[in-house]
Amino acid sequence: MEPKDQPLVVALRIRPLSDAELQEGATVIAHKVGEQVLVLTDPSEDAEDPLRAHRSRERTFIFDTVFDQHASQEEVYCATTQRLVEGIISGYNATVFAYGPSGAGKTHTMLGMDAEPGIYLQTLTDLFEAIEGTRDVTDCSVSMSYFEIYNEVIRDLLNPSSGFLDLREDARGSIQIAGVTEVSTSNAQEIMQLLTKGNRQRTQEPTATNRTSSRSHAVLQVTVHQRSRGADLAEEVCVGRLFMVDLAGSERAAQTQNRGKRMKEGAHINRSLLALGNCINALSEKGGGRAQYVNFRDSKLTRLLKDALGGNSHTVMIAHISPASTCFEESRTTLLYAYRAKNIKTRVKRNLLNVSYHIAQYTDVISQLRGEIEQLKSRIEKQEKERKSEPGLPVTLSPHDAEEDSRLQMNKIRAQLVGAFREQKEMRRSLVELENTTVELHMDMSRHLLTIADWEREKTHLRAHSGQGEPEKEEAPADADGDDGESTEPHEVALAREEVNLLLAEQRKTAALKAGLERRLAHAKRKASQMEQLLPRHVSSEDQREVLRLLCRAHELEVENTELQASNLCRKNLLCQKDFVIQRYRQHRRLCERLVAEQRRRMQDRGVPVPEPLDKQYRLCSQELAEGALDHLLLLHSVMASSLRDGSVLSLSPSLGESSRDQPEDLQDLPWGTQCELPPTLLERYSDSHGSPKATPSMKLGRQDSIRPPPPLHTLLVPLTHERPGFLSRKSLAPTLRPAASPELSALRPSGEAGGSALSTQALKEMAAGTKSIALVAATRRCRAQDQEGSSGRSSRHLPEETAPDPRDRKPSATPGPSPTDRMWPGASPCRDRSVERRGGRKPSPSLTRSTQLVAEKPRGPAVEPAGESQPPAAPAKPPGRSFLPPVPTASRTKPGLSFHTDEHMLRVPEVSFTFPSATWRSSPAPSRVPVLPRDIRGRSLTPLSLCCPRLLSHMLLGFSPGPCGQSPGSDLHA
Ligand SMILES: Nc1ncnc2c1ncn2[C@@H]1O[C@H](COP(=O)(O)OP(=O)(O)OP(=O)(O)O)[C@@H](O)[C@H]1O
Repeated sequence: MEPKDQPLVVALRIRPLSDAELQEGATVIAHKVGEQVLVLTDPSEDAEDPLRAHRSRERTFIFDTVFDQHASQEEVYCATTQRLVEGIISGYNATVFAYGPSGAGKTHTMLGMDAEPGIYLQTLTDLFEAIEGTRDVTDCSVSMSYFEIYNEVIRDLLNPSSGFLDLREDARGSIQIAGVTEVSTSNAQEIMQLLTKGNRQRTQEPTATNRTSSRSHAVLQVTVHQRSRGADLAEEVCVGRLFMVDLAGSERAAQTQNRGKRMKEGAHINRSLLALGNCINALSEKGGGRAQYVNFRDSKLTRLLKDALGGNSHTVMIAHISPASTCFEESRTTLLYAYRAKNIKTRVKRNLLNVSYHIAQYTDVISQLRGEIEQLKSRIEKQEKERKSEPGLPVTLSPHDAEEDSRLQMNKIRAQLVGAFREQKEMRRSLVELENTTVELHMDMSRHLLTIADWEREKTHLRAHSGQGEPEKEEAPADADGDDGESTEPHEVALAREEVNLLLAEQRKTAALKAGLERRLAHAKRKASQMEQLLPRHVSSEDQREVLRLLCRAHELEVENTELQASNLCRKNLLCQKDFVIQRYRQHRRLCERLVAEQRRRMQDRGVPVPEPLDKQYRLCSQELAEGALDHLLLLHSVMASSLRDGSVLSLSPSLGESSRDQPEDLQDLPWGTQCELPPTLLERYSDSHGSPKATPSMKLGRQDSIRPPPPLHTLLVPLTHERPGFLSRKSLAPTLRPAASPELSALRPSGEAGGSALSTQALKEMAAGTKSIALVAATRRCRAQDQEGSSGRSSRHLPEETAPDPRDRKPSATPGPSPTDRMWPGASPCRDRSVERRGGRKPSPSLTRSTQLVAEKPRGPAVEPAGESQPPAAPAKPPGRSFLPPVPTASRTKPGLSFHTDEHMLRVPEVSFTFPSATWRSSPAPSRVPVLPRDIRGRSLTPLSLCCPRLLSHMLLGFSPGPCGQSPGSDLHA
């Protein structure tokens, strides 16, 4: 079923003025106008003040519904939550959360009072009624749990003695509270009794603003499992989850006059609410079309509400405010957040278990095998009985006793074997969950390390400038007072360092858990195999042997099933990482566009004549922007990514094994290996410089049973031409991971290649149109590299990045030579070709081989003959098909073997190969290689050429300093 975009429903409730507020002489400043509008008046603004005379004191906010002090509990419920009930019993997730400052009425709305029950009871009553209506066609079970998040720890309110609980993400990506009490219930009253019991355990304390202030976020989770009662063998189970959250109130420390424990609670509450606010901000920007990374990991609350805010859930937010003039600031902040939350969109999808065809098929086979086992068992028993009842047989014979003994013994061992298999299954599941956590931690770690790396680079840049006394010094804030930047480290960097330490600790914890689990699994496997060896001695009949054989087969299938789920998870995680990279790239691209415009403007302002090569680069850049070529690529990625997520393009076919076996050996490999360690990550760089642990266990290779995390972000950019052996069963992962790691490359393969993700000629042409400018830039670069090779004096092993002139200071030169932009970018230099030569002895990359083969098979068509620099630009020969090379003179020097051409049925696009010489760049001292170039705000060097190359940009976004030839991660770029 297609996921649907749903906007968050945001309602606002204004409570009546409290006695305390009346005593303080507070006036009403929040007024409901119509059904959806709220007007808030600023009491502090002085109408007499001439400076403010023309400013409106009134601010208007529009919400889905606004309730004033006269609204009843029922009205609030009907207008906000009632509509969710139907969705929950159809297998959709739903969340209702009450938000607002302390004492604004959240608990009143959610829990209410006996006479006026709140949303909890009303929702549950309707839910049970609806379930009753479906009893004829479905089997339904409802369970609930009730817990609180207090000071960043989770406590079970139904069983407070169980200690602190952990948040986990299960294999399907939904958040679970490990070890929380789940009570099966059959009616709403029962749940209310449990809630009342649980509420007594909830942390409540009197504060200055509320006599019964809830100091924790309370979460009531209700899960509805529905099993269809069809005649079909394949059962359909849908699971709807409802979260009802009563958040703790935000508060201002000064206003609450809290001290000691209360103050610490307040800090935790505010921290988690701040994290929630940040997520709302980021998500609302996303909803408004601006990409933002949303950090749900900042607090337990946001991790828990991840689905509610940005994932699979119908969500209702009920914001609360007091109408009192004394609460203006809190009300204003709450209204702003709630208003922003209106932009958030979630993607709701029905939670159907066993919907995935291949998994359903395995489950079917397992249940069939189980059925056969039962049949065979009953046949054995029947035979035994018949034999006993046969009149001619002696009643008690010692051989029979022995046989009986052996049978009993076998049954015992068989029961043990089944138990051991089940235990293994559980452990494998837990391992998958742990792997998921590891991957999440890994992603967060990468993000924080990027922040730190950015800052380190910026610091180096500032230091370099302060040392040289360049004009930019004035623009660099850290230099203004001669500060080297240490003391002005931004807050987010300090936070990132803190987070890295926390994440390291969590990684160690997860790794320890995983190691323990792996040991237990290995032990369980040894035990099971001993039993398997023992069993044949007790097998006395062919039927028994058959039973055992089927038992083992069922176990094997279960293992494969888990493996499939794990590979699915892995694929999803890879996609998430790619999305992250793309988000960063988009941000950076916008910055680059601004920089290019600014550079041009300055050059024009100062009357600096633009040298021809640079002008050409500018034109290429504008052409690319105008054509939206990069957007095409991004769109292509999104399309591929979403279809991969939905499994519509690359669903794991039942004949997975065969299809992957059919693939060439190199296609079955994964982008990161089994026999060697992962490439060095940012963490290692961080660890090197900070003396922290060298590498986390998650970076090391796991064992066969474990599912490894995806590679660090930068390795995701390595196309699969740089392959190493896989860690999971290649059979199950190869077809899944390859396209996820490089969807655009996979998509660009001619139809029929690489495992059947065939695309129409039209689609391929459209994609090619999207890439043509990039191809052109690549071709131009290649020509320059050739030129540089040709001119002996200019061939450079070490590019003089440090001495590269600032473009603003550059004088136009009469002598044609390599453009400064070429020198700035190692990938565009002749060194690149040398690096290719160096690798000449190795096996050529499959993509390159494939491209070359394709070119060899067909006439070269539009490929243009090489021409010397001194020759006038030759007009490109008219190709038989449509040429993707526009008639730009530089393109005339494109290497013939890597041209772009197409015919009626086939598009050939050379693949871009991008490898990281990991061993070399790890040890290079980054600061010494910071070139003096135009920079972005973070101090990264930018060139107009680099602006045109998305791969290079992504590369830069990931924080690697371009280094000398052969050492930079990007130096092997060849297109
Ligand atoms: N709509 C309402 N009608 C009548 N009384 C209300 C209403 N909303 C809140 N109140 C009263 O206001 C007081 C504070 O409300 P409540 O405890 O629900 O606030 P809260 O937002 O949950 O605060 P905290 O975050 O500190 O727990 C309570 O005495 C409650 O009965």
